[in-house]
Amino acid sequence: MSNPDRHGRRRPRPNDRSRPPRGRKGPARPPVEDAARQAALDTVAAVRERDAYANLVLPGLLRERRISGRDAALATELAYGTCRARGLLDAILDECSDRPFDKVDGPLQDVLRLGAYQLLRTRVPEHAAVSTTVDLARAAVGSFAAGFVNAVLRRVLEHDEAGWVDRLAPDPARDAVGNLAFRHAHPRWIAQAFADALGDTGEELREALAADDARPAVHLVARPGEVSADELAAMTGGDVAPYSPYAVRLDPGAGDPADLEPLREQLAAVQDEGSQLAALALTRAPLTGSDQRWLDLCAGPGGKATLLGALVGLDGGTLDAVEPSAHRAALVRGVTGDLPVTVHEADGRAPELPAGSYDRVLVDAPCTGLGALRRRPEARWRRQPSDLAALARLQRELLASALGLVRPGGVVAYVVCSPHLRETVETVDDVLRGGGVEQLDARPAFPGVDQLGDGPHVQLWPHRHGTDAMFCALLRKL
Ligand SMILES: C[S@@+](CC[C@H](N)C(=O)[O-])C[C@H]1O[C@@H](n2cnc3c(N)ncnc32)[C@H](O)[C@@H]1O
Repeated sequence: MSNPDRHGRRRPRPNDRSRPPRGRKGPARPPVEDAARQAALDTVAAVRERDAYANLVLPGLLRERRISGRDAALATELAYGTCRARGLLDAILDECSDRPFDKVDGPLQDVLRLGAYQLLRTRVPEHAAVSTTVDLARAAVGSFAAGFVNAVLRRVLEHDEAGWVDRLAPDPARDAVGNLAFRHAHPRWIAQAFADALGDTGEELREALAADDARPAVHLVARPGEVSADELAAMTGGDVAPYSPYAVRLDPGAGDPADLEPLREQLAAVQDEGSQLAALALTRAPLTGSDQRWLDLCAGPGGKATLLGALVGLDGGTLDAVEPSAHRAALVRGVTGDLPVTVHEADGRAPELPAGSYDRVLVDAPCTGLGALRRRPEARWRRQPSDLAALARLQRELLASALGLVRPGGVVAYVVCSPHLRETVETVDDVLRGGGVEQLDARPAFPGVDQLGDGPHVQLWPHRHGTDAMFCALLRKL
C-alpha cells in the first residue's frame, strides 16, 4: 500500500502491496489508502449514476470517512473540477481512446475523467496522476482495465490543455461562441445564452465564462438585528463584502462553512451576495403608503425569506412565505422560526392568500440556475435547453399571480438566478404587455454597485460583481 502525499506523489512503504511482489507477474492489489481520490471518484460516479449533486455528496463522504485537511482539499478540487470540466474532458478522451468514449463503461469513464482532469488542469505530477488512476481503475473496474487506462492517459499527455483546445475547439473565425464555450468547458447553448445577455461574443464573454469556471468564494449573510457584517467577518476570518451591508466573503479554500459557530447559532447563513442584493432591492424600491405586509412567493429553502423576515420584523411588519414542496416548506420554517414569518405550503400560482393585499412581493422563481453554475459543479452538463419552455411558463404564471396579490402602488421584485433572456427580460416584457403594471428602474435599488448597464432591470455577473448572475426586475402595480 502507499500513501499519496499532498501532491499525489506516492511514498513507498516497506510493504508496498499495490505493486506485484518482486519476481511475480500479474495484477497488483488495489490501493486502499488513496482516500482523497477515492472520495472524488465516488462523487463523480454518484453524479453520473444517480444524478446526485456533487456539492451534497462530497461533504457527506468527507465527514463519513474522516477525510480532512489537505486530503479533503485534494478530493474537493478533483471531484468538483472533474464535474465542471466534463464536456471538455470527454472530447479529449474521445480523441485518445480507440473506441468512442461514450461507448466506454460508465465506471471506466469516471476513472478516466478523473485522471485526465489531473493531467490537464492540476499540478499533480504526471506519473502520480497516471499511476493513481490506473490503481483506481483496477479497484473500481478490475485489473483488465489497467492497460486501457494507462494507454488512454499516455495519449492525453501528448498535449497540454491549451494544445488540445487548439486542436479540438471550433474555429473561432467561424464560431466564436463555440470556441470560447469549448475553451472554458461550457456547453455551447449556455455560452450562447451568456453572449445574448451580454451582447458580446468576444472579450467580455471570455471573461464571463472564465469566471464561471473558477471556484467561487463562499458568501455569508449576517442576520439583521443579530450581528453586523464587521462582527461576522471578525468571527469567521472572512472579509466584509463590497455591496450588501450584510455580506461577508470567505476564501474559496476555507473549510466547510457549516462548521462555523455563527452559522451553527443561526446568526448567519450561507447566501450569495447577489441573492442578498436581489432581496434587498425589493425592500429598497420606493413605496408610498403602508409597508407592513410582505410576501415571498417562492420561498424554499428560505434564504431570502430569512433576510426579508428579519428586515420587515425590525419595523413591526410580517412576511408570508409560500412554498409548494413539503420538504422545502419545512426548511423555511426551520430557518425562520423566530421571525414574524408565516409559511404556507401552497402553489404560488394559487396560494389562497388575499388578493391585492401585500405591499411588497418577491418572486424568486424556479429557473435553470445558469447564473450559479460555478456553485454546482455538474449543473452545466445536466441542464438542457429543453428545460426552458416549462420553466418560462411557470415563471410567467408566478409573476402574474404576484401582481394579483400585491396592492395597487405596491412593488413586485421578479428575480431569477439566470442571465438567459427567455427567463429574464422576455418574461418581464410578456407580463408588461398584459398592462396594469409599470417597470421601475431597478438600478437605484442596487446602491454602490457599478456596471449595471442601461436598465431598467439589473443583471449581476460573476466576472463583473463577484456574485452569481442574478437577474432582478422591479414592477409596480398601477
Ligand atoms: C429559486 S428557488 C427559491 C429560493 C429561495 N427564495 C431562497 O432564497 O432560499 C425557487 C423555489 O420555488 C419553488 N417552487 C416551485 N414551483 C413553485 C410554485 N408553483 N409556486 C411557488 N414556488 C414554487 C421551488 O420548490 C423552490 O423552492
